[in-house]
Order: sequence, then structure tokens, then C-alpha cells
Amino acid sequence: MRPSLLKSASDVLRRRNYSSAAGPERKVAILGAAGGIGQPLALLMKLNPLVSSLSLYDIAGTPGVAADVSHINSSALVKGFMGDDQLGEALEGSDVVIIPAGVPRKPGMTRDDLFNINAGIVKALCTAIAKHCPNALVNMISNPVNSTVPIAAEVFKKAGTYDEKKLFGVTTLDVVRARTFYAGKGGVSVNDVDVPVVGGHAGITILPLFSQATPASNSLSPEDIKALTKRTQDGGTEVVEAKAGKGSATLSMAYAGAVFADACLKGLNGVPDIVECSYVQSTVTELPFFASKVKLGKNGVEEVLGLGELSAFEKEGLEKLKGELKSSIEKGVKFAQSK
Ligand SMILES: NC(=O)c1ccc[n+]([C@@H]2O[C@H](COP(=O)([O-])OP(=O)(O)OC[C@H]3O[C@@H](n4cnc5c(N)ncnc54)[C@H](O)[C@@H]3O)[C@@H](O)[C@H]2O)c1
Ligand SMILES: O=C(O)C[C@H](O)C(=O)O
Repeated sequence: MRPSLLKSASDVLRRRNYSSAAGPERKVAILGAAGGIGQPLALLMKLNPLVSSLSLYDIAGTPGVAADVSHINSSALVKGFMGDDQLGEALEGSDVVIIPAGVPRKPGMTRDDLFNINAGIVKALCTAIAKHCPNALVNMISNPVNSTVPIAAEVFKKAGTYDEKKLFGVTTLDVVRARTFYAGKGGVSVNDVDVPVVGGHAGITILPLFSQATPASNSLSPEDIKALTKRTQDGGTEVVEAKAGKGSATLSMAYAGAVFADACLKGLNGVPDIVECSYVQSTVTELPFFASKVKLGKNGVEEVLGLGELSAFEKEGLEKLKGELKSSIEKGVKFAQSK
């Protein structure tokens, strides 16, 4: 029998449309699996009945994490891989590759301050993905997401494997935060609420569309919406400061990463009407990459959905974010093309 903790964890995830039924055999690889996000994400993916094979890769520490997670009595077969020599085997045959590899922020840093280290890590990992599992859906968590996704796209283009339907910047944590903060302030049920979050994943590029929240709260003033928008945009910094030098969001990110990977798996398995916000190649605005609602299907992105009607405040936020997002995209492209 399943331990009750596993059951209640599964129940919580199921309420958010996490999987409840098995489908075809699916392999998921986590790169950076021994890290702050990687470990709880490995746990959550081990609990996901859609995963038949779970590959845990890192530069160090994965044998222990894999041994630990593998003892859980759920169906996914877990294997640990460590170091460059084992990266190919870790990736081979993957349907979904989740990347939380790289350094996190410390207080006082922006996500862009991580570029110099993480850009190289992402580039190397994506080069290996192009070689060993070119058809996998890639879920990019490593920051700065606004630049690491364009880097990945350039690496795949160079390798001749780029498929814009298969590359995703994971912005689910912004949605998770917007839901929590909106429900808390607006007095609606946190289990039912949804809020689209568009743009990118850093500061003002994170644009929650509270005017489209469902169910809508009727107790929020324009000032409340302004404050909720700011809190969502600064959610990552709130955690970085609270952790006081010990990293950034890991547990809420692992939850968000597990929700997004589950949506990708459901889409691959042909479950209809799977929609999540994600930072993808886009024509929704003039920017080549943009986060918005995306319909997921058997080949990854089935449709990038438009923004819908925006409030005047959101329209203003959209115009304000474009400059920063554009330069983060260009920085990523330039880095990948110059190497
Ligand atoms: N997208 C988001 O919403 C979001 C949310 C939280 C954190 N993040 C980002 O996720 C990243 C990881 O955060 P964390 O808290 O888990 O950091 P962490 O330092 O705890 O873990 C990172 C892991 O990556 C591993 N790693 C480093 N280089 C690697 C390589 N070449 N190949 C494989 N693994 C490698 C490290 O060994 C480590 O185990 C950071 O860049 C952080 O900013 C993104
Ligand atoms: O804020 C960070 O640096 C990590 C992550 O992007 C987050 O939003 O929590």
C-alpha cells in the first residue's frame, strides 16, 4: 500500500491537474538533479505515474540522490548519472528533459548576474541534448530564463535540430505565485484560482494578468492589483532575501517544475486541452520569445495563445517590459552565436 504522505502529495498535485493515470512509457531526465531544485523535483517526478524512467544527472552527488529516490514504491525506474562521460546515457531516449542546472542568486543579485556562469552550462547541456535526444521537449529552468531559452534555441539551430515546438522556458512559478497571492488577498479559493502570467521571467518582464483571473475577486482595488503585480514580479527576490545567501526558491520551484513537466507529458500522451503559461518562440508580440498561454500536444507546442483583453495597467506593463526582454533575448543569441 502507498504511504499516506505519498497519497496526500499525489492528491494535492492532482487537484492542480497533475496526472492520475498512466500512459505510454515515458523517460524524463533532470539535469542538475542533485541541486536545491533538482532533488525535490526528482522526488515529485518519481511520484508521477506518467513517468516510467527517471534519469538523474549532475556533475556530482547523483548516485546518492538516485539511490534515495529509487526506494520510493512508485513505478518510475530511477537511474543516477554523474559527470560528462555519463551525460549521453542519461539523455538517450528522453521524452522530456528538465534543466535546473546552474548557480542560483544571492541577495543583491539580479537573474542576469547569473548569465556568465549559467550561459555556458546551458550551452553545453543543450549541445548534448541535440546529440543524444534531439526530439525531447526541453523545460528550461536555469536562469536567466529570458536569455537561456534563446541560447538553447541557437545551440539547436546550429546542430540542425531546432524545433520551436519543443523548447520551453519554465515560468510556472510565476503563475503559482500569482494564484497564491491573488487568492490570499482577494478571498477566492486558492485551489480553484487561475491567473495567466505573460512576458518573461525577471522583474518587470513578469506580467500577471489579474484582470483575467478566474474566479474573479470583486474586493480588490486598483492599488491592490498594483501591489499584487509588484509582489509577483518580486516573488523570487522575496525568497532570495529570506534565504539570506542560501540560494533561491527550490521547493516551490520543484512543485512548479513538476506541474509543467506533467502538462508536457499529458500533451505528449494526447490528453486534450492542456494549457500552461510558458516562455516560448512567439509571434504574440514583436519579440521572438515571449511567455503566454500555450496549448500542449503530441509534438509539444500545439498553439501559442494570444494575450486576450488587457486592462490599461496591464497594457502599460506590457509596453514597459519589452525593452528589457528584447535585450535579454539579444544577449543570449549573441552569446550562443559568438562561441
Ligand atoms: N525558472 C524559474 O522559475 C526558477 C526558479 C528558481 C530557480 N531557478 C534557477 O534554477 C537554477 C538552479 O537553482 P538551484 O537552487 O537548484 O541551484 P543549486 O546550486 O542548488 O543546484 C544547481 C545544480 O546544478 C548542478 N550543475 C552545475 N553545473 C552543471 C552541469 N554542467 N551539468 C549538470 N548539473 C550542473 C550543480 O552541481 C547543482 O547540483 C538557478 O539558475 C536558479 O536561478 C529558476
Ligand atoms: O529569483 C530567482 O533568482 C529564482 C527564480 O527565478 C524565482 O523566481 O524564484
